[in-house]
Amino acid sequence: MIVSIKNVSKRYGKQDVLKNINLEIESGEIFGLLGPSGAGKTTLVRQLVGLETPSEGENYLFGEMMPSLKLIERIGYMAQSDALYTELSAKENLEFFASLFGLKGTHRKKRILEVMQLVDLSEHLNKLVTNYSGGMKRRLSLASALLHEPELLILDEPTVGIDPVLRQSIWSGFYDLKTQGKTLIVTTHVMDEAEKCDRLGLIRDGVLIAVGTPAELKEKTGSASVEEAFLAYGGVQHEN
Ligand SMILES: Nc1ncnc2c1ncn2[C@@H]1O[C@H](COP(=O)(O)OP(=O)(O)OP(=O)(O)O)[C@@H](O)[C@H]1O
Repeated sequence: MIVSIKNVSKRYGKQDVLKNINLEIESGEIFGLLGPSGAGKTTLVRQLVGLETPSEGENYLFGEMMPSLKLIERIGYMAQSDALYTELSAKENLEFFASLFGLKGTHRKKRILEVMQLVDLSEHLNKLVTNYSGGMKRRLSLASALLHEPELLILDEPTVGIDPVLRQSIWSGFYDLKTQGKTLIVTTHVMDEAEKCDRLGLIRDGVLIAVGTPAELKEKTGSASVEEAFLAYGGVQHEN
């Protein structure tokens, strides 16, 4: 078990943002957290990477309770808002992140070229990030999360602002990573993206209302789509 979330609740003031979440995620799966805006997805993944702590309960990654600094190198995290230095080029950004993870010399150069190719930005390596479009920044953030070849990737809405064609190619990259034995946790409120996950956790108002493969969730509710299944489980209409 790579991730084990045990009785996790989170309160901000009087608001219960996460309510007694229990979830286990296995090695080598693509796990999707699906839910409308404000459901608590970001709060949960920020806890998994150690940026937040639960009010109650515990999160374990690789058997260690989070937050744990020693796990940093095994985790790749892409936040919802891009953490990039806009006055630097893409290459300089990646060199900086690579250095944080101790990547050096030819290996570092090779990894930078590989991740830029995966996100289809090879031609824009030397461009200043300030001149990147929103979608390009998203892709560069993804590239930086992949640089150090983490075993577990936690991606908060990785394909927002990315067009459907490129979204496909990024997903094929996700499948390649899975084939290499990596585990991916992806938050989304896009239904077609949810269909691509091995398993899904449906979240509404801080409650994990259902967990299963897209096929199981549809079958159990007699639904034709994940969207219908989500509604059948008591989810609210998603935004586009
Ligand atoms: N630091 C904070 N202080 C107070 N409230 C917060 C904080 N962080 C999140 N919240 C609240 O917690 C709730 C869940 O937010 P969260 O960002 O986890 O949702 P989400 O499912 O990721 O939504 P989105 O898809 O829009 O990012 C929201 O009502 C939000 O306002």
